Amino acid sequence: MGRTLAEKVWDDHVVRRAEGEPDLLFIDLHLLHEVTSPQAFDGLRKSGRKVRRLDLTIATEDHNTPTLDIDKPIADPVSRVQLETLRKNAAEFGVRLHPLGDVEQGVVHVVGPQLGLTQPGMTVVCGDSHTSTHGAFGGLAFGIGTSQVEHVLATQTLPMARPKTMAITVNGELPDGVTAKDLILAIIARIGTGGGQGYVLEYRGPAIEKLSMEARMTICNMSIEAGARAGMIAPDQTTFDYLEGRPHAPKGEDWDAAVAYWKTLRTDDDAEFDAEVVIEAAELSPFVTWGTNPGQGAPLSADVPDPASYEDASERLAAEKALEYMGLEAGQPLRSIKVDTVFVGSCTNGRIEDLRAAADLLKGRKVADGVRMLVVPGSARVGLQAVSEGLDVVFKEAGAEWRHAGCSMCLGMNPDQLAPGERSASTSNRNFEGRQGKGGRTHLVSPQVAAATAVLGHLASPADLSDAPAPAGV
Ligand SMILES: CC(C)[C@H](C(=O)O)[C@@H](O)C(=O)O
Ligand code: SF4
Repeated sequence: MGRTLAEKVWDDHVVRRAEGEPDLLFIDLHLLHEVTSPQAFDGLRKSGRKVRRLDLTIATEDHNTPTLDIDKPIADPVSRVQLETLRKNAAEFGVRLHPLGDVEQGVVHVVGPQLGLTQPGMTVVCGDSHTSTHGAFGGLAFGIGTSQVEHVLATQTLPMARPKTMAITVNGELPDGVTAKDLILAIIARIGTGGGQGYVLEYRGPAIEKLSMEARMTICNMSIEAGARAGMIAPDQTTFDYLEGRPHAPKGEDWDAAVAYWKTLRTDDDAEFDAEVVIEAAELSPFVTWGTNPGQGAPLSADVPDPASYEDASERLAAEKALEYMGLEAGQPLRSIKVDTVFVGSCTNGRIEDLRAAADLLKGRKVADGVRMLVVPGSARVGLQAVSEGLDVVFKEAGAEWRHAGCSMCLGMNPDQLAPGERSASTSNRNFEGRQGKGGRTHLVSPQVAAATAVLGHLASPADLSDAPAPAGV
């Protein structure tokens, strides 16, 4: 019987297999950041070990980094300690680190792909749940805990139980104005935040094949929000074109050999998945969340759901609680929800294509009075690219704040936070209670919806902008 893409990559990395035990996998790339690495390095230090494969290990600073005044000492004491600890550990163990201010600094899941470190067929791990992002290149990418980080640092291997496989087949083509973010939010709403539990998801089908690498990363990034172990997409010409010429991509003959291998990384026609979900792309429209988990979402054209409409008692209770926290009424049109803040950024939607999409809509328009908009590139490189295209000027002229790279307002580990009761439209991936600051209320949206929302002051799609008052100064 044929094998799925996940099974092929898995089998190529098993260094030890024994009955009744998890497989021991070789790890091709280990990414580190300041939040989940300190105890792992402490563990190494205590046991007198070294980092086994420095050539496969790379660190960057992202969660605790400020996005303003980055040349000044870090004001927040917790963040300062966190970053200084990573710097000390990297220096002591000889790990390559891209710190704040470095041109390759940025959110770890933006940095790996852009350097060409993330490649098809690889096993990639990081002490971070959104490591699933890297599966967009056709590898197995897992978020791991701090004790596993220590294990990988010490041995470059990881014991893992073989996951089940689920195909998410997306037929047709995404309609105009419908993005990868809308698609993944719709998938999570459909299968639920636990729907992917125990599975590696393989996104496939015509609608997926047409997507850019940035869009594929957005989708794989949020696999974890469906509870999945990982998400992946078979590599194809789009993948190879993205990788070719990047600093760590193979060169010359090695490139040709790599591409020949990568082309074998497709699910065989006679392979069987443990589960399959089929989505018709043509039925999708811009999608937003109304609740406090990424599965509590609906088309923007819908109303806030009535908790009473849920048959399942726990879903009903979750919806009731969510509406209370979010300060929303059942039946209220989603488009009527006013926001205070708009955040464009994160490892979900902080890539150049996302910034271009938001800038396209903001050009010649203004952010609504009373709305604060933050645009935060996913990495310093994305920031430079955006500046070279003049996007920063577009954002600033529209009244948005243009910041330095980092996780920023995706989560409240740095100064970019919502105040209690404040409401955001955010291109990030989690809308949990307090995620963007204590008492903050988050609606997950695409960059396009974020930009339209910033202009109109309420949740809106680009199509709504044609009804907007004439842009000032145009
Ligand atoms: C801080 C880190 C461990 C965490 C994660 O694992 O994902 C963060 O990146 C997040 O997005 O919540
Ligand atoms: S941008 Fe957000 S989701 Fe991504 S790693 Fe940072 S905190 Fe986690």
